[in-house]
Parts: sequence; C-alpha cells; structure tokens
Amino acid sequence: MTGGRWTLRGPGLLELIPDTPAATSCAGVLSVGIHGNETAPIELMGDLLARLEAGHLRLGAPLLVILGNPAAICAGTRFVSTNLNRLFRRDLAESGDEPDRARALMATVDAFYARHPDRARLHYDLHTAIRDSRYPRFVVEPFTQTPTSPTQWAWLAGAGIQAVLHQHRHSWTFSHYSRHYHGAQAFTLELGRARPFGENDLAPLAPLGALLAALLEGREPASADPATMAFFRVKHELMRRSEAFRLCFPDNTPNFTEFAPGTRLTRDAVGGDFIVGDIPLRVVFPNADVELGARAALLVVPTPTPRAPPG
Ligand SMILES: O=C(O)CCC(=O)N[C@@H](CCC(=O)O)C(=O)O
Ligand SMILES: [Zn+2]
Repeated sequence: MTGGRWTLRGPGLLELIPDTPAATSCAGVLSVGIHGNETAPIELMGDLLARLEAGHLRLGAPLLVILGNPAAICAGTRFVSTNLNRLFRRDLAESGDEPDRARALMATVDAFYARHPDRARLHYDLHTAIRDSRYPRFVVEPFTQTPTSPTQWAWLAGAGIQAVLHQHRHSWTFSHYSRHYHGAQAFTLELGRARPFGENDLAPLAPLGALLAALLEGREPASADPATMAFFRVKHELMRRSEAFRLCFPDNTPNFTEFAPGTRLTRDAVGGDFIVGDIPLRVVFPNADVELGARAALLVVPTPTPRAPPG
C-alpha cells in the first residue's frame, strides 16, 4: 500500500493508517454490509481498496472500513436474527449474534475516534434500498442536535446524491450512533436498489467513488450546489403493531411516491388505519414484513434547502 499501512481490528474491521495524514483530513468511518443483501456498497468499497493496494491511490487520511454483518453477507440476507441497524445504542441489553456485532462495531468506532481526537469526524454508512426510488441515490440525515456542516451538503451534491431526508427522532442506526455519541458528520447513504453480487451497475456511483477516493487520499472532494438535491423531512413514522398489519399500495411502489389527501395507506388491527390528512405525503422504506413494533414506513414532506453559509 502506498502512503501507509493497515491493521485488522477484528473480523471485517480494517483500519487504514497513513504515514503522513494530510493536515485537514478527517477521521472517517466507511461502513458497508450492515444489511447483508445490500451488495453494491461492498463492491464499491472493494474497488476502492483494490485501487489503494495496487498503488493507484495514496493513503492520506485515517480511515476505518467496516464490513458490517459478515454472517448475513454470507447468507445473502438482510440480517440473521434481527435488524442490526436498530441496535446502535450504548444501553443495548439484548443478546445474540446481531447485538454482539453491534457492540463490537460500537467499541471499534469509539476506539478509532479516540485515537484521532483532533480531527473532524465523519461516518458514511452505505446501503441500498429494497425498492426503486424516485431519487435512486439519497441520504438519511440522523436526528441530531448538532447541525450538518454546509460543506457536507456540497460534497454529497458533488457525489451525485439526489435527495436528503432529515430524520425526526432518534433511530439508533449506525450513522445515528456516530452523530449522537461522537458529534460526527454522519449519514446513511442509499445507493440504488439492492441486487445480488455481480448484478450491480456501479456506473451511477462513480461520483461517490470519487468522493471516497478523495477522503482516503486526504484531498478536498468535489463540491456542487446543494440546491441540486431535493430535501425532505419525516412527518409520520408508521409502525407495525399487529400480525394483521398491511400496506394498501403495491409492494413495488418506489420510494418518494406521493399520496394525495384521503388515501388509505395502511390497515392494522391495533392502532387503526392510516389515512393521509390535509397535505400530500410521500412514502419511504415501506415494508410490511418488519418485526412487530418496528418501523414499517416513513411518510415525508418537502422541506427547504438548508441555507448556504454567508459569503
Ligand atoms: O429499502 C428499505 O426499506 C430499507 C433500506 C435500509 O436499509 N435503510 C436503512 C435506513 C437507515 C436510516 O434510517 O438511517 C435502514 O432501514 O436501516
Ligand atoms: Zn440497508
């Protein structure tokens, strides 16, 4: 490897250690495979690491590269026993494969950021979605007390991200963990539809690959006007409350599809049905098959583009 060395902090936990980090470089966490069937980010990361190993990239920043759920990746499934991306909380009490993995990932992230106390913290958690989307590449901004830096919006726009969704409450996802406990600039990135290994079209992800390469080399990534992205915020979260829960629209409805006032969206034996009120709502991540008590869909509305910094 040119410019540094690597060390394994555990299974699927690769730390890249530069000889001479660029002065302004971030301490970055890049995670893929938190859901085992979301393969495009794993291929993208494999390509980045292959270019580093071949000497086409020079390491210039400390990076922690995480392969999230190896057992689920081997099985080709979203998870083995429970959804790993709901377990990133320090008071986690559950036992089992995914809870143990969540604890290992949290401890590894804690130790990584602690080794770089003076650097800006960043975490991109890379996913793909179950369904198509009106915006194939979008990010979820975890609920946060600390505002997102305008630079992040410019980098994400420059990386071909088409939309942003602001979360309305704590969600205990991996990106939320880095944001909430470490004040990192952290996002979940949704990068098209989940497909098996070998069936992904990585061409639309080339600008994101360029962003990741710039971070790895400690260079300033390309920027674009954040106004090129559509911004949304969560208005309602639909939960599955009983076995009878079902969605009243087809399974293949793309993310960000809009429903008019008066449309019935769900039926459930507990808590009643959900009908769209006075303003249209768009649906994101609909999934009637989630565990009881889990999120079955987000309903979102447009929100203004964050203001650019003065000057
Ligand atoms: O397509 C779907 O329904 C799910 C895709 C996915 O895994 N999304 C993440 C989003 C995490 C977040 O809200 O930040 C998830 O559900 O864990
Ligand atoms: Zn996912």
